[in-house]
Amino acid sequence: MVLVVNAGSSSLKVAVFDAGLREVLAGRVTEIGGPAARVEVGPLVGPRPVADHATALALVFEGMEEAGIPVAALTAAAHRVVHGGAALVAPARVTEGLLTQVEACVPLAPLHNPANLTAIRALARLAPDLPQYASFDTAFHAGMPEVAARYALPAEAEALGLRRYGFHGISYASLVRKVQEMAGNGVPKRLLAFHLGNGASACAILGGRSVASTMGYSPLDGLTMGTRAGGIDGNAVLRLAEVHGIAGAGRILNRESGLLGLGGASDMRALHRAGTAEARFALAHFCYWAVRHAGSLIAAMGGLDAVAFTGGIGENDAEVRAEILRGLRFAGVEFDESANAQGATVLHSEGAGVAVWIVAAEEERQIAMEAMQVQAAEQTGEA
Ligand SMILES: Nc1ncnc2c1ncn2[C@@H]1O[C@H](COP(=O)(O)OP(=O)(O)O)[C@@H](O)[C@H]1O
Ligand SMILES: CC(=O)OP(=O)(O)O
Ligand SMILES: [Mg+2]
Repeated sequence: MVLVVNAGSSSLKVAVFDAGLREVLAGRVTEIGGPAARVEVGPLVGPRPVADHATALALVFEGMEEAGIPVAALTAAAHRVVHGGAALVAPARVTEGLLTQVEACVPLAPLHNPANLTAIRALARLAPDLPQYASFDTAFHAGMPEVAARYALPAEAEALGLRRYGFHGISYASLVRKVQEMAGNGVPKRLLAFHLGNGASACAILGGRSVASTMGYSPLDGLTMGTRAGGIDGNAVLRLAEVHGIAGAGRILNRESGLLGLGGASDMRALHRAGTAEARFALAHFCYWAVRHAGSLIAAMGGLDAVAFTGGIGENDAEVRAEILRGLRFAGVEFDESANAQGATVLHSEGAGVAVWIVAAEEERQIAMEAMQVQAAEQTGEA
């Protein structure tokens, strides 16, 4: 059995898959480090003091044990690592060398990579003999054309690793696999995918491969997000740094902006509930920029054959989907309002030229699959 760990800055999502890739347990620890910390792992459910990710993992193990899945039953642990930089472009076994490379990418993904590293190290302490694997959110985009990946910066800047990497790649890889099943006749040639969660991005997927992402050097660029600003002029960033210092500017851009900065809440459901003018503006901003960026991605693919939505907002928020789909009519999108309101899988109108789907995000399953593939290759290599 494989334990999958998806560590966010303040949450830990886990899942256990058996050898046949059946999910035998799913759980989460939320609001780590906060007063409302909460555990939901097997029968272990309720508020708990959870100071850090190591404590969260210990609770995960406790919940697994109570659910009849002792650590001894695990054959591997597999992690989502958000930033793999230029070097880590395929799932791999966790080694000290790999951890050093992930560490080097911390400045590129300040909200994510530290949490990923903490989880890997804490697990190594709790279960030292368990082989660990990592899947990278950047990997799916590693084949983007150079013209899409490069910033128009001089060579010294490029040498610092300042280029567009793209993120949410584990989710997009899983989405491509599921769309292939849904479409019946292979992946649509020009697929526009939206991963709309706390972090939000869109990706141009041409012939099953990423050719452009709205996210860049870090998961800050592109769409308006829960707490991240999305696209912003570099000179505006410099001005923020001048006034607030570099750390202050980083905090504002990554943690205090986006829906939270505009509308007073980072959570989409909370914005709908609030219904204030600010909240409505934040929602409108989110949808407007999703459409603006989509236009650029459609251009990068030379047109549009299909659209897919995934992530907490993409899968559940009919109002946001409708607003974005209305904005994509110029590209041939025609959708069924009632199918959308019901959250059906197929949203396009009958006879429409562009397919529209909702696809459940299955990052954990994708990570488990990738780890099993690496492990199988290791075993064949050893044989
Ligand atoms: N039923 C729903 N309607 C609208 N938004 C939702 C719904 N369920 C979840 N969301 C939103 O999804 C976002 C979280 O997405 P998720 O993919 O779970 O995030 P994460 O990036 O943390 O994995 C939040 O903004 C949340 O409000
Ligand atoms: C890469 C990224 O933005 O991840 P998340 O959506 O989990 O914050
Ligand atoms: Mg997510």
